[in-house]
Amino acid sequence: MNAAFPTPGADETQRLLSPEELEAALRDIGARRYHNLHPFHRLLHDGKLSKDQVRAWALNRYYYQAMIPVKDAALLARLPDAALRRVWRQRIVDHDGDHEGDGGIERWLKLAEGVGFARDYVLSTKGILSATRFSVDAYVHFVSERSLLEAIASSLTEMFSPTIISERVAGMLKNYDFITKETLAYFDKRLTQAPRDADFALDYVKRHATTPELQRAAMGALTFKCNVLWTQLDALYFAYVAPGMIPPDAWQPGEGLVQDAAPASAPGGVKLVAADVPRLPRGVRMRFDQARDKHVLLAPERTFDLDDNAVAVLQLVDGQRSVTQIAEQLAQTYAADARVIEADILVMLNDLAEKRVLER
Ligand SMILES: O=C(O)c1cc(C(=O)O)c2c(n1)C(=O)C(=O)c1cc(C(=O)O)[nH]c1-2
Repeated sequence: MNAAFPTPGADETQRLLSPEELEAALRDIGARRYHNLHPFHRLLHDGKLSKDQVRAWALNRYYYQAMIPVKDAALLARLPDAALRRVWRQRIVDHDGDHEGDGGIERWLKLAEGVGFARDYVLSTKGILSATRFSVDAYVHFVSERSLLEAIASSLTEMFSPTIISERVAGMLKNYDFITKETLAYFDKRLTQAPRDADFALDYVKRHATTPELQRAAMGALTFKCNVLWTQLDALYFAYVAPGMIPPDAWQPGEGLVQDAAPASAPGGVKLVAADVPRLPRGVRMRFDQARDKHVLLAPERTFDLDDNAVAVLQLVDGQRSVTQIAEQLAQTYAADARVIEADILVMLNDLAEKRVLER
């Protein structure tokens, strides 16, 4: 933990920045590295994830929420004066609550229960990805071991969270029928707590980062923290979107849910991952409907209209190509990023699989 963390945008001349310049440099780090830019969050907000993928996000993020007060207690223990401790301890109260059933952790549990999880399963943290645990634990260690200035500066990602929270809540409510306002109640309080906390931390950093070295250390700490958040989404994307490689012991769709939670895929339906070779089941075929001037998918007693994207994908579904190979082919045809296409078509193919007009 002693190696200097790379500090981005370090001024060539290494001159002392004014407090306003320092703030601008910190905001610039967020503009380039905050997790609102991660493809997983874009898919989450745009309604492009399956219910199981949203579940994976809620489950893993619980560990972050649960460890935040542990991190803040570590920081609190290092604060030398009562006035600072009085302010910082509010963060612990916000997350732990004042009594049983109160506080942010409890509200996150409600969110996880809202998407179908059994409370005890979430509390056990059994199914979370190792990478989630590693990055969250790295944050706690960082705050315990680095200078107080770096510890406080690492919380400055909260300067950027109100924007992403508004975007997330609006997007999820609009795009997922299984998400309600009550499920997302966690975020209501964050909209006032985060700016209050960030204002205090920013003021502290601007007043205490009084040399070029200290200013670079503060920027390095914020960069580190952006990476803590980014890495968690990388791990979710890799395990549950593409290539869909869920590590041993991590949560598998279907596990840890309350008994009566509807399975995300139709009973007997498949969950396709990138390596799977999709095909149309017997009796299902794509046809061009002359009368309606569009392609449709014909299944026994059902017909599905297809948009141009679905047609382009289904033309390549031949029982030979894997999802990855289909994405690569489309990426060549449309000169686009194969990984982005792969994530998009996995969502689409799983939707068809849930309707039982696609199998692997
Ligand atoms: O929803 C989000 O995107 C988001 C981001 C962050 C953040 O930027 O660190 C926090 C939170 N939420 C949050 O809910 C929270 O309690 C929190 C505490 C902290 C921190 O570093 O002390 N960050 C965040």
